[in-house]
Order: sequence, then C-alpha cells, then structure tokens
Amino acid sequence: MGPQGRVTGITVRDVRFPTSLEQHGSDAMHRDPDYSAAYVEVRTDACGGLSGFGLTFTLGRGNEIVVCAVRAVSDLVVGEQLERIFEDFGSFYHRLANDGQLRWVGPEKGVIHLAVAAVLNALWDLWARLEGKPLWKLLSDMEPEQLVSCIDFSYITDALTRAEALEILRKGRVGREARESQLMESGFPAYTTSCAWLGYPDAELRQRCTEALQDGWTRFKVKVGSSLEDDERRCHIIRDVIGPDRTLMLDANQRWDVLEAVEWTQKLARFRPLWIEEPTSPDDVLGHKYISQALSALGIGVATGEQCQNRVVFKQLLQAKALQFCQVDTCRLGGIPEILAVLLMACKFQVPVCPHAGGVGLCELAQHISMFDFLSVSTSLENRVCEYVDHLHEHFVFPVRIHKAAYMPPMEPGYSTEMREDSLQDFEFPGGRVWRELASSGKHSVAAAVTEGGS
Ligand SMILES: C[C@H](O)[C@@H](O)CC(=O)C(=O)O
Ligand SMILES: [Mg+2]
Repeated sequence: MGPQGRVTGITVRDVRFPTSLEQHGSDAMHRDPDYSAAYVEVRTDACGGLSGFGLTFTLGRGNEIVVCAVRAVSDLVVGEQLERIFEDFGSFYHRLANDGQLRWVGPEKGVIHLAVAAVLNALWDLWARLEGKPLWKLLSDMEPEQLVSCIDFSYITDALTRAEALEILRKGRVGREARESQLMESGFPAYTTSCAWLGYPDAELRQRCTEALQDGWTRFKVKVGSSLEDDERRCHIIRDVIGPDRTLMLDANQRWDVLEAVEWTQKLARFRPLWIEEPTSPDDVLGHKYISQALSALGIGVATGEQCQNRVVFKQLLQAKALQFCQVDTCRLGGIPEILAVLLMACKFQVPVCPHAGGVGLCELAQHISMFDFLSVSTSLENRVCEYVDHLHEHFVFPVRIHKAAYMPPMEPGYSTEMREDSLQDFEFPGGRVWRELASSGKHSVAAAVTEGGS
C-alpha cells in the first residue's frame, strides 16, 4: 500500500538574490543575473502534516511569471491522493504536462515546464521524506519496474523502449553495493565554475583560481564568447595558474551562430578545453551536430542541456550524435520522471551525464541525480562530473557538502530542497528585508524600479 493522505495546499514564493551586484553568475548572454527561485511548498495531511519543498531557477526578472504558472499547475495537484500520485508517477506526470488547456502554453517547454519542475521537485522531496531517505537512495533502492513506471515514454519510444529501460536498470543493479560504498567514501567528482564568471576582473579570476587550486579543485570552467581577445587573455591566466594537465571547460551560453562557434572555439583550442558548452541556440540540434563533427579532431566535445527544453530535444541531440556531454538540469526538465528518461537515453547512447548545477539550489538537487546515475544507470565515473558553484548554499537547511572537490552524499531525507525560513523572509521579492534595503539605498535598479512603481 502506498502513502496515505492527500495534498492539502501548495504555496509558492518569489525569492531573489542580488547576485548581479558582484557579477556572480555572469556570462556572455546573461550579464546581470540575480539568482532566483520560484520556491514551492506542497502541504499534505500525511504523517501529521508533512510538507515537500521544491523550486525552479530563474535569473530575476520574470520570476513572477513562473510563480503565476506554479499557481496554475497547483490547481491540478491540490486535493490529489498521494497514493494515486506515487503508485504510477509516469501517468501522473503525463496528466500534469498534458492538461488539455495548460499545455497550449507549452507543451513541455518554457515557463509552464519550469512550473511543473518546481511542483514535481517538491513532490519528490515529499516522497523521499515519507520514506525517510535522501532522494538518491530512494531512487537507487527502487526496483527497476517501479523506476520505469515513473517515466512518461511519450515521444521517445523510437529511441528508448520500456523493455530497454528495464534492461539498463536491471544491469545497473550489479555491483551497486560496492559503488554505494565508494560514494560514501569518496563522493561524486565535481568541477568548479566559481572562479571565472565573465564579469570578474582578471585579478579576481587569478585569485579565485589560485584559491580553488589550493582547495583541491582540478577541473575549472571559464565563461567565453563576448570578445575573443578577452577569452584568450582569461584562458591564458587560468592555464597559467592551473597548469597544463588540469581540466578546463569553456561555456559560451549560446552566444554564437554555428560557423562562428566552430571558428571561435578553434582559436581557443590551444588552451586544450575538454568541452565547449552551449556554443549556439539550445534548440539547434543539427547545429550542435555540425559543431561536434567540426571540433572532434581537436578533441573538444560539445556539452549542452541547461536550456534543453525536454526529453524530446535530448532524444534528438543523442540520436544525431550532436553532444558529447549531457547536462541535464533538475529545474528545467519536468522533474524526476523526465530526468530518468534522459539518464536512460544517455546511457543507451553512451554519452556521459554531467548535470548543470550552480544557480540557487541547483547543486543541492543535481548531486542526487549524479549519484543515482552512478549507482543505478551508467554505473561509471568515467568522464562524469557534476558542476559546482559556491554561492548561496547557506540559505538551505541541508546545504551540499564538498570534500576534496567531490560532492559527499547527503544523508537527510528528501531532495535537499528546503530553504531556511529566515532566508526566505530576507530575500522574498519585493517585500523582503534585503530588497527593501536595496530599494531605499538605490543600489539595485530592479529594486528601485519596483519601489518607484509602488508595487
Ligand atoms: C546565468 C548563469 O549563471 C549561467 O551562466 C550558468 C551556466 O551557464 C553554467 O553554470 O553552466
Ligand atoms: Mg552553462
């Protein structure tokens, strides 16, 4: 028998952090991100009133639109019996993502899909809490049949059938205990993006790389794509600090057209990057294929996924051999059901999954996905690494733990998504303490504009 109880209510809050003030998170396309979340609490009457917490990530302006979309999606969830949700999560996902009216503002893409992600993340946090396990453990303890029942196979059966998914997961059970011990001992390998945001001056870049090296980091990602001259200078600084053998990745955040992406990356090839990330539009499957082919002789792979809309676009990228590193994003895909589909397709097409993380909360969520992938799907660490960014962890009740450049497995029940109440009160937009102070000091243009507008 599944968990008893029902969803009694869903609340959503607009939470924003003024990261743009110090250029944290800046890249060639997003110059002034204020890391933000539409933060969801799913309330239930199970176990005396247990809640699940979830979020989706945005860059500030527009977060209010996601909040509004979460309210629309919530109407379909409040009142649902938990047993009906959890006994057949694949069908529940399908109902939510294919509501006959809401799907017109998607389908399975854009703001409405971000909203679905936030609500589903909260429901999976709830499920893991109900079972008293961290999410990675809940997933890896599930029988293959149950995991497969969580997936909506619509539109992907030409690439992955139910039977193939089952076979991968059954194979994934072999040696799982040994891999879990390895995980508990050494954690899951991470790389850092914190040193080299585009807006950091050279001195800060050098200092952050030096410190990260001292802290044991061996893999570094640098933002590129705005000016070739700047990119060459910044890559030179990083290589100078990290030496010739450590790993360097480049991230262009969709800055180029296809041919431009090839030419620009070729000019940076002497810095020996492992990958070029988001070289062009995230929707351009054939463009990614062209870039992959053009760069393969240089040993540079294409990484993408943080703005890949759904499992269908991932399917095409994999079928076309258009990506060499698959960067699933826990807050853009439709929760665990869609992430499972992508992990399994990536496994079948032998492409390593290296989740996008960072932002606010993405590291907290992504660590569970990498750990489950290692334990039960890919069963390998080869070429697999999860992104890490060192901002905003202090706002979470169970922040990530990094040891020797690796994520250590979280042991608390849930998806590590719960935020601290004092942080929520300080950073809720626009009325939280920090935003009121920023508005009155005039230090932040968005805060000031809201105050002038009187909202
Ligand atoms: C705007 C975000 O910070 C983006 O630059 C993050 C990203 O591309 C990454 O972490 O990778
Ligand atoms: Mg990126």
